[in-house]
Amino acid sequence: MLRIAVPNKGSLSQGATDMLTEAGYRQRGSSRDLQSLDTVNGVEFFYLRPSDIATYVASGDLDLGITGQDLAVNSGEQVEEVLALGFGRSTFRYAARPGTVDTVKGLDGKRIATSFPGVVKSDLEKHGVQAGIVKLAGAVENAIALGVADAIADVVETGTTLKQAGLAVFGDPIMQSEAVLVRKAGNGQAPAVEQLLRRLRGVLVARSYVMLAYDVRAELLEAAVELTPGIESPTVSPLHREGWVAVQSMTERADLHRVMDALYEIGARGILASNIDACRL
Ligand SMILES: Nc1ncnc2c1ncn2[C@@H]1O[C@H](COP(=O)(O)OP(=O)(O)OP(=O)(O)O)[C@@H](O)[C@H]1O
Ligand SMILES: O=P(O)(O)OC[C@H]1O[C@H](OP(=O)(O)OP(=O)(O)O)[C@H](O)[C@@H]1O
Ligand SMILES: [Mg+2]
Repeated sequence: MLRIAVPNKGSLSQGATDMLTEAGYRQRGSSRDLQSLDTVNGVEFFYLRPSDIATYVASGDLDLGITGQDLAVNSGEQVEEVLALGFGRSTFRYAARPGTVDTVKGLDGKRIATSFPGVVKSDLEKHGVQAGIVKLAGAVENAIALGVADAIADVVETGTTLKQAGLAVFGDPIMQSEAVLVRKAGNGQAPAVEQLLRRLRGVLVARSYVMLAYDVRAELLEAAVELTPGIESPTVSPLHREGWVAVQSMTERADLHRVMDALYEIGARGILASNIDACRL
């Protein structure tokens, strides 16, 4: 039985549950359930605080976990990334009141409030800066107004929270993060993990690609295929109408409308895009 840690609440929780559900795994029925069993797939899910997940995985008590790259780094635990999951993206940055601290060097001798002391400590060491770290559980943007700190280091997604607190970012982003699947460092890939990975990769592909189908005159096929090379190679079938072929090809969603316009311009017709519900490549 594979044992997997899933964030029980917070920014990564819904994204993790959605992804596992799309991959065909049965998830918990209520947000109060802290464990659930998927007997069909032989997987047991444990719903844990995302900041604790690396600890359970590094100890070997759980086989895999979904957490944030920033949380994994912050934990200092010996886990390694198996797959980036494409959700829960954020940037981790320094911020302060404009006109106070505005460079990383300027943090020397100052107090920095953060929920990610591990990440901040190693970044300060990298810059050769000595500063005090004030560890807070959340709402760190308040720390400056309340006099507990001179600067903060926190997750920035849209920047709304910083703006409302009258703070401005400075320095380069400390790190970028997204949700990742992690395992204990040095652990090989168990066969049961291979199936999970195939399924999760299938979800990533199904989310980022569409199936594009169109008809085109046979002599224009090469030009059309250049626009829609697909992942391996497009499927080309003859049409009843002489001199025409039908093409099917997986196309990146982000590029879809540009490709559809270009296909139309070279003479393709009946251009249809459809979602992919699931796939194994
Ligand atoms: N807007 C966001 N705020 C906080 N974390 C975010 C955001 N967007 C993505 N994340 C990522 O989510 C993870 C933090 O999740 P976590 O559940 O610990 O905090 P949270 O979403 O702030 O929840 P809580 O309310 O319990 O503090 C990190 O990996 C972080 O990079
Ligand atoms: O850039 P934004 O889109 O505003 O998002 C970033 C904010 O969201 C998170 O806080 P959260 O709401 O999780 O509260 P917390 O500080 O108590 O964790 C994070 O800690 C920032 O404060
Ligand atoms: Mg938070």
